[in-house]
Amino acid sequence: MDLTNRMMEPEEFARQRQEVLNQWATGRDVDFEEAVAYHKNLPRSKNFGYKLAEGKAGGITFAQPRAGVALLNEHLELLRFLEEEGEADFLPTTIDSYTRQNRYAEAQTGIDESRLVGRSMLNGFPAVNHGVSACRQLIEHLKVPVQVRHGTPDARLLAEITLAGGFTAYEGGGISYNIPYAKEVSLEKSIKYWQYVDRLVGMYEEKGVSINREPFGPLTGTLVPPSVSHAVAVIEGILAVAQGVRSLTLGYGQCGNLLQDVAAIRTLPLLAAEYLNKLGYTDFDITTVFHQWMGGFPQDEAKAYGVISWGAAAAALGKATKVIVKSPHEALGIPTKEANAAGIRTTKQILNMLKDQSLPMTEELALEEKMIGEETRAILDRTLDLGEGDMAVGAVRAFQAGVIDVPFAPSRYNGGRILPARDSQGAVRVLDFGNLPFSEEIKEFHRERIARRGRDEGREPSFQMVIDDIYAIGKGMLVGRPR
Ligand SMILES: CC[C@H]1O[C@@H](n2cnc3c(N)ncnc32)[C@H](O)[C@@H]1O
Repeated sequence: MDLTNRMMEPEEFARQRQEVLNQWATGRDVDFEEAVAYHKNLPRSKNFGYKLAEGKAGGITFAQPRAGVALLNEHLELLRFLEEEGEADFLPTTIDSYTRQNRYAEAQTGIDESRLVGRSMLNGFPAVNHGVSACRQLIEHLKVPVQVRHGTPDARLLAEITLAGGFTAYEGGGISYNIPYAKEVSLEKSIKYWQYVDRLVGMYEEKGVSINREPFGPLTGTLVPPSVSHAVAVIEGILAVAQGVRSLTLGYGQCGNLLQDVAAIRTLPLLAAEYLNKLGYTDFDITTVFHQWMGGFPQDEAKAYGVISWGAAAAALGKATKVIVKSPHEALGIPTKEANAAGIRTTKQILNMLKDQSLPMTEELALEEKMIGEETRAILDRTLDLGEGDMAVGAVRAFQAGVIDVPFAPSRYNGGRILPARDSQGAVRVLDFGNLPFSEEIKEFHRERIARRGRDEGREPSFQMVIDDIYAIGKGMLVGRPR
């Protein structure tokens, strides 16, 4: 494996860049020096990382939706609506599925069809096909900072074009945009692709242009134990900083039990700083992002607003820097701009009402923080051992060994041996540990709480509990109680 966590050599970057910019015609519009100059002319108010840092300093939790449609004018109209009517603090540009798989010819077909039928025939904005100047039109007509959100294992060309196009934030990572999003892409490959992306961001940073990087925290978004998603988030943060990334937003997907979720969002930046410092990195600024429930939603819009509000409340009480907002159309598909805007306003109402409140430290909250810390350190330490000190090599070997294992992930590079289930308070615990490197004491903590639920429900802990939990929120519950 010729993978290493060392900073990519300029020659290697230049060699890849030649190939990357030729993957689609619009790649030829990218001129790094010109792009740096363009960024330097953007107002500070449009820089994602600066606004995040101000929010962190002020103890503010910002709200950001997801959104993306096929054509430039419609996409701009959508984003302006979310900025004005939705009161969004940050804007996205969600990229379509063809572009995420580097299938630009099919993205072009989607653009042509959308023009023909007068509505979006893609589930996001095909930024590669639209190109640098189209991206710049978006940035110039919007007030708040804009981030590229997608799910792309090979996101190199998309990064080149959108960053040259004035975007100042880029989501994803070599693990978090592979394991939950692809089946056949090797982890070694996707980590290398993302080292290119992070090196490009590092090059912008070296020129004085701040570009924020946000690993995708929720992973499969289905009952992922906090320590598993934290381990991936910290590893991707390390891989990014190793390439020169400075502005880092680490994420976590809501599980639904308040104390567990608050403990998770509070421990994440501390664990990241601990391991970054341990590996000798000091030049970074960490903020956090909390994703409102990423699993199945209720069809009923009023109940969906309840789930959205609960996510907003957990984000506010956890003092996350940013919360990613869902819409009342989540169970149906791509939301209308009105529904999307309503989800943001619901969220901001909760954020505003809770911004002067905080959760007292209780024994239970302290225990949740302690367990997440111990479990995450157990995974990260074993990963570093496997990598003989190299976190990139360690990550690949940790997945091969099942030391990192993401429940319900499609990738064949993920072991898929672990099974999560909620305890009686709805906290996500581990029913089957697979090869997670947990001590007997940690395992007993999980077993005891799941056994207690079994007693409460008069049934043996089993896979049926997991199935019941997966459907529970969509059915208006949290814990999947037997009928
Ligand atoms: C990570 C998956 C999430 O992204 C959301 N999503 C994906 N594409 C779009 C889109 N084009 N507009 C709004 N939301 C979207 C989807 O609803 C789901 O909640």
